[in-house]
Amino acid sequence: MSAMVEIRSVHKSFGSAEVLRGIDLEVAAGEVTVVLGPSGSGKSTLLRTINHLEKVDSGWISVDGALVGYRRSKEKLYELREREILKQRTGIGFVFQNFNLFPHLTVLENLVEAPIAAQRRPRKEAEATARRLLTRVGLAEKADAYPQQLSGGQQQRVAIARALALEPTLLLFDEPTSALDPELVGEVLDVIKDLAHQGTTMIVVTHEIGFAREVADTVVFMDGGRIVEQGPPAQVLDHPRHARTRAFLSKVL
Ligand SMILES: Nc1ncnc2c1ncn2[C@@H]1O[C@H](COP(=O)(O)OP(=O)(O)OP(=O)(O)O)[C@@H](O)[C@H]1O
Repeated sequence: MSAMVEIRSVHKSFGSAEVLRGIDLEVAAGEVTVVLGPSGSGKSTLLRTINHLEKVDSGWISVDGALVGYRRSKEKLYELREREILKQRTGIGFVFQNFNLFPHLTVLENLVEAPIAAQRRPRKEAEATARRLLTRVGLAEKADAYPQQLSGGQQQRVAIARALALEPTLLLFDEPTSALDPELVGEVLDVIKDLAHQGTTMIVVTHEIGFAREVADTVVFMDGGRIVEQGPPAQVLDHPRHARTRAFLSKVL
């Protein structure tokens, strides 16, 4: 399968702190990559560069063949226009740790807002899609509720449905269950597993090792802004080659 996301030599600093130090990664269409690593290793920043929330300093990223990023030197490789960035971003769903739903909008309105504004979908069509997606995440009866009337797990399922409403070709998850009470984690992971089984391309930052083992095609271990190790879950999780991977796994397993 062709690479759907291709990341080459990506560097990113915040001031003097080098947060990504030469990242190379490929995610094939339909595959699930789980990113593990200690706090501060650069996992969120990596996801954010893919979705244009952060600009890379050097190197490049391509999503579905469209290039993102540029070289720091005079020899500019490529810089996207604002319009192209918006177009690419609507093709990438992003699910955050803290749900990020609009509190003043109902569940249904949360789902139709972006398709109407960004993709100029007719309201009726956007609502029909939204109701279909709510059924898919088991929340059809919550269409008229407000986010604060839902449990954390339900809010995160709405956030996933909202990401799907734009019909993304790629889904990024940044610790989607880490803000949830333990008993609510399973229901959100089940929704993500379901999407994975349907062939949605995903990059998931999570500490849920069981999920990684069950769902990931590739597990990536990051530390200090670098990919220390990557491979199939059975290799990285059960036979890690690097001492840092072993040390991390011994803490989270
Ligand atoms: N906008 C920013 N400005 C300055 N420093 C930042 C910014 N975003 C992230 N950092 C720093 O970059 C480093 C990597 O952060 P990042 O959030 O990517 O790590 P992470 O692996 O996702 O960590 P966690 O698991 O704690 O979320 C951290 O030291 C963080 O403080």
